Amino acid sequence: MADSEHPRLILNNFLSLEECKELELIHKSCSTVGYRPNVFSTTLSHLIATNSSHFIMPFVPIRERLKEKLEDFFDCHYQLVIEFTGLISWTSGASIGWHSDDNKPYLKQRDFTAVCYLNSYEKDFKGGLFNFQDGEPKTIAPLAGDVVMYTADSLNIHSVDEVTDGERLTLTLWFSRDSSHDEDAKLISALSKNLPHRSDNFSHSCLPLPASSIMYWFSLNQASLEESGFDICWARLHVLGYNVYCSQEMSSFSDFSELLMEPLQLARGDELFYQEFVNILHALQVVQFFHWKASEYQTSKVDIEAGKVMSLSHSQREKISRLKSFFVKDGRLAERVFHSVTKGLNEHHALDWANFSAAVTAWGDYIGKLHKEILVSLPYWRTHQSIFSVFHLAGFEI
Ligand SMILES: O=C(O)CCC(=O)C(=O)O
Ligand SMILES: [Fe+2]
Repeated sequence: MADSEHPRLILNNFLSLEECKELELIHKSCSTVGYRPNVFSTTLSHLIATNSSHFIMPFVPIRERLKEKLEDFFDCHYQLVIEFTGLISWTSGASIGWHSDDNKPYLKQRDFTAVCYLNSYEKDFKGGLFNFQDGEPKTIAPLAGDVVMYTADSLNIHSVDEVTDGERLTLTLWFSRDSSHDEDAKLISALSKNLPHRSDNFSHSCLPLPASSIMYWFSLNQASLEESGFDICWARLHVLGYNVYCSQEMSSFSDFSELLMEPLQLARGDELFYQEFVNILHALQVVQFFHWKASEYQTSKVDIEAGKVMSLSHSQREKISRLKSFFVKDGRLAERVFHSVTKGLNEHHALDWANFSAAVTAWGDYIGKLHKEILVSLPYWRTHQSIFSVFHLAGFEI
């Protein structure tokens, strides 16, 4: 592996499965359509822009560990900055041919790449093998927790086979020797402008704020909102068996796409859950959290309190299907893009709303903890102009 003609390092189980799952939660609740067809991405600056800065916290120790490992292996201590950190998922049809990662004039600052696989070949997706053009290893089958590190230049020309099923998810970082491309400085500046104060109430400080609806619109040929395709947030709820109900009058919206930025409720089958979410991203986040932690919420034998789950009326059902036909114009396409390879499509377990309700509370605690952590960290980050984990410093308790 320490081949000087092809400087690269492959590490198994560098991330724990728990870390992989947490980053998957973030991606599946925050991503937008990506830079190329069938690709979705979540950048750290996007998290800040959508009032979800607290989700930067799980990245912090991972970025640190990756940088340390990379500097060790390539013998360049104190020489590198992180240029970019992002979650990137590829769905059916996505691929990339032979290239090096610095192969455009505006990418010349990239010196090293680290790709962390957050889910697994054959289990979560099909296709999507990684190949190096020369040297060993030749082909890498992504497995959750594994990392590939390599120089971003022409010594490591690589490609990724087309993904043919499922969603292939990675955490990808680029590193640069040029400190003017330090991602931390940009993030700290954005955080300083956007981070609310401790005194703000929870809903203002921690609830997500969607970006422009066009950033969540998927279509096969980058068609506009009017044409076939789907809203990726609704589609992710759809593949997990949920629907969205909005009590507002549809006629009062000249632009329908704004509806998902308004308070709404979740439905499943012919049941409507009482809780109102501030917008679709909020609902999606809670659902993804529930599914991430599902095994911890399987034990409740408590019945949901009376009145918290209602039967949908005929008119409510009609409204849901009208909304759905607008936001998920092509349901089959949504299922093809987002379904999980091993779980299959129709395996929606009957939902225990009491468990779901417990997960809503646990989600609030989880988000509240991340929020506190970033509030404590930011002054240190500003002082040092660097994003690092302050919690292993002596005397820290959150
Ligand atoms: O996801 C991978 O395995 C590599 C992706 C890649 O080559 C790139 O984004 O430049
Ligand atoms: Fe690449």
